[in-house]
Amino acid sequence: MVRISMDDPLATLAAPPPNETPEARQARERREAEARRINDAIDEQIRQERNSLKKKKRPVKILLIGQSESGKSATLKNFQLQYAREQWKLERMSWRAVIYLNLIRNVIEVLDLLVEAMAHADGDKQPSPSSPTSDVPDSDGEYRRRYPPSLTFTDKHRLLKIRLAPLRSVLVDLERRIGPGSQEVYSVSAPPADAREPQTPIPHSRSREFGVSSSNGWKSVLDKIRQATRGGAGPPSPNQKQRDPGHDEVTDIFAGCKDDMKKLWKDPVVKQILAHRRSKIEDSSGFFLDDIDRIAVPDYEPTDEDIVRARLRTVGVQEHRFIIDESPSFAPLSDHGKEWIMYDVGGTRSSRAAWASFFDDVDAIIFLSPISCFDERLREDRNVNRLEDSIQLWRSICSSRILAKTQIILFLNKCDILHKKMKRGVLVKDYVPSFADRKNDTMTVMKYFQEHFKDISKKCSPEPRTFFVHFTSVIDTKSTARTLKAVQESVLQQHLQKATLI
Ligand SMILES: Nc1nc2c(ncn2[C@@H]2O[C@H](COP(=O)(O)OP(=O)(O)OP(=O)(O)O)[C@@H](O)[C@H]2O)c(=O)[nH]1
Ligand SMILES: [Mg+2]
Repeated sequence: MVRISMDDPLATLAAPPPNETPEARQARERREAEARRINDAIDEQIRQERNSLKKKKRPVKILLIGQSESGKSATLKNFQLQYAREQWKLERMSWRAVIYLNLIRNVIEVLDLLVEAMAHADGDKQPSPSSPTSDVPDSDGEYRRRYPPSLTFTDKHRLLKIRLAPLRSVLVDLERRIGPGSQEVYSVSAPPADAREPQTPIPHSRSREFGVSSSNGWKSVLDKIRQATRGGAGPPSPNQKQRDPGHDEVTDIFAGCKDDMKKLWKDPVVKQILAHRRSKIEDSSGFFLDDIDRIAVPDYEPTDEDIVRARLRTVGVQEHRFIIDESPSFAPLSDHGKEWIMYDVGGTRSSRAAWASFFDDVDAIIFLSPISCFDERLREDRNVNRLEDSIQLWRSICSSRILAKTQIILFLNKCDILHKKMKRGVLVKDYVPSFADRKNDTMTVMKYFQEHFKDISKKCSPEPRTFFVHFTSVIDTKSTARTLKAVQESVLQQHLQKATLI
């Protein structure tokens, strides 16, 4: 007999009716079991929907990888330009110091060549102030190989050497302010005996690799610049109030050197020296010599393109977050306001070990390979061809088991520089013998490299994977915006598919 507590009204309601017949009891129990089954099914459905929502809300994570100077940070800046306009505007003036640094580097690189040639003409074999001992032509034969014959120097050149000297201390000051990212990593080993002229001169021996540290990212560099130009984190002094933010002594010296910088860059003897070199300074990272008029003025404000072209080496790993919600074309795919996290990493050889810790948690990898670099050597190891290094890297990424299911998107980058090299008549087969007698034009070269990368992806991937490739020149913000849209679409699709499957 069922005992009912008179204190519990629910128990009273749930209790079977008194005098229930066995048939009625069976029917009631069947009804109750069915109700429980429906209840459980609803609970399960709610649990699944909640889980799926949670996974869909998970940010999309993208890792940018590739060798140093392949264009990872420039790609990230394009994302920021599209999807983090406010932050972009806030950071704009802080990029000015980096652009000054880039331009001063360009000027000093050219000045060093001039000074060295003048010293040789004067019979002086001393290295110029920022030339490393190893890069000084130590024989007449070496000098003749590197400089054109019969250069004529005048007082104008000697004056330029003196008048542009203050830029050397400005450079040191900027490097100190900006930190390790302001300097490139250079090889400590000598190039092979048969090496052609190096792509870039090797400056001070102090430029060695720095450790991986997340606190040295570009955001913290820009903050540092902002604070330094404001004279610290405290309130501005009355003096500072009258100046535009970021205006300082560097700006004044820089504006004061404007005419001499232009004279140096336009000088016919300097042009002769530069024309004799195989590598073109115009193709180097952070080249701004054509923009002196615009940049060396007190009220210079960097344009979007200047910022994308500015070179600041990535030290450590930098995390950037974007809310991508402006594109109506994604409305059916995503809930608006989806968070994307992008990781930008340093690409020098000694930085690459840090990449692996991100492999198991990212939705996609954007791999940048600068295909214009088929005739260049790695700065950090001058025995290694840059394209060869990039291909090795691609092979190891494609072969990785941890990345077997990760979407990898290849950017064959710096197509603009490749095109310039083709127009100058640089022969690919001189550096890539397998290219053989194919037509030495941009399209043929692009297609040839694309096939090579595709082949590796097919042969080395542990599981079949789709080959996503884009030909890019990421300093071109308009065309890159279109590429990034396509990238988003495919990454998001895969991300949502994964969320549904898990
Ligand atoms: N002309 C041209 N320059 C490019 C292109 N992509 C990048 N650059 C420039 O090349 C330089 C190096 O690019 P970064 O984005 O700093 O290279 P990175 O891969 O981040 O290099 P690390 O931080 O050292 O690993 C910068 O000055 C860029 O503006 C391109 O497609 N064409
Ligand atoms: Mg970088």
